[in-house]
Amino acid sequence: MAIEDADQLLNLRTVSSAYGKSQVLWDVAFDLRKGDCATVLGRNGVGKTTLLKTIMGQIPCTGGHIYWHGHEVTEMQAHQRSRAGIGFVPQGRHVFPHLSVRENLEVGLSALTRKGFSGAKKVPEMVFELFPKLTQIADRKAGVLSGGEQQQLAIGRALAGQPELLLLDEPTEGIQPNIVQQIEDALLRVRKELGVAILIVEQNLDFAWSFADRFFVMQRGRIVKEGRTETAPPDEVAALIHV
Ligand SMILES: Nc1ncnc2c1ncn2[C@@H]1O[C@H](COP(=O)(O)OP(=O)(O)OP(=O)(O)O)[C@@H](O)[C@H]1O
Repeated sequence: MAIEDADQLLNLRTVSSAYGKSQVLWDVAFDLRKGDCATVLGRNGVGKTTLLKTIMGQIPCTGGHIYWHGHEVTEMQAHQRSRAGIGFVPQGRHVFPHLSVRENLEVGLSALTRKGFSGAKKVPEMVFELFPKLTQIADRKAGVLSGGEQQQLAIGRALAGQPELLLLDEPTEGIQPNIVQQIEDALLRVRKELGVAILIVEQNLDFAWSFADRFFVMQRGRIVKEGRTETAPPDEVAALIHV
């Protein structure tokens, strides 16, 4: 079955996933339309990272269905989802320490083999415009960069693949405030100027509220509450997370 609505981007229908016999996600369902921006909230261990990895195809679904542009991708492998236009910035960044900044960004180009993009060999200039620091440190090895620089690199690498949806797992974790502000500014531009949809796991609610329209609160592998950020102040939602 396909979903016939040209504005739909990602749809989860009663999605479950597990590590071996240990089920972590239970019946997760939501829709993201093109250009939507939502944040996933919840205490440590409720399954936020597992949700992103399941969407990315790094962990298989044990139940339910995932649709991308209306077509079922539940069985599709991670590299195919990346090529289909889903970019992932994992928790802890996972840059390649022995490669230079430029080489790390070029790794992101491997997602660009989808229709209309084949043959792109150059990191889009937009990545350097969003994160000017990356130009200055382009020849430096990623392993010697600060946490904030690595985070900008990890986001830049995902954007080099020109995704339609960017999944971000706690991008402000352990990052100093001035870099958090730069990342916030960059993500706002990614949304507004590039029209990229964003699904972000974030503990810093003020940061998430600055660009997300919707929120999902998870408890024990389920979405227990969702709403619009404009009508729910972050401190009220924080109380839901810590029950
Ligand atoms: N590789 C794994 N193998 C087995 N269990 C795992 C694995 N990764 C995570 N888990 C378990 O799955 C559950 C959900 O973990 P997950 O990392 O998705 O939570 P989270 O909400 O992202 O937490 P955090 O905020 O700490 O990153 C936890 O109970 C965790 O111990």
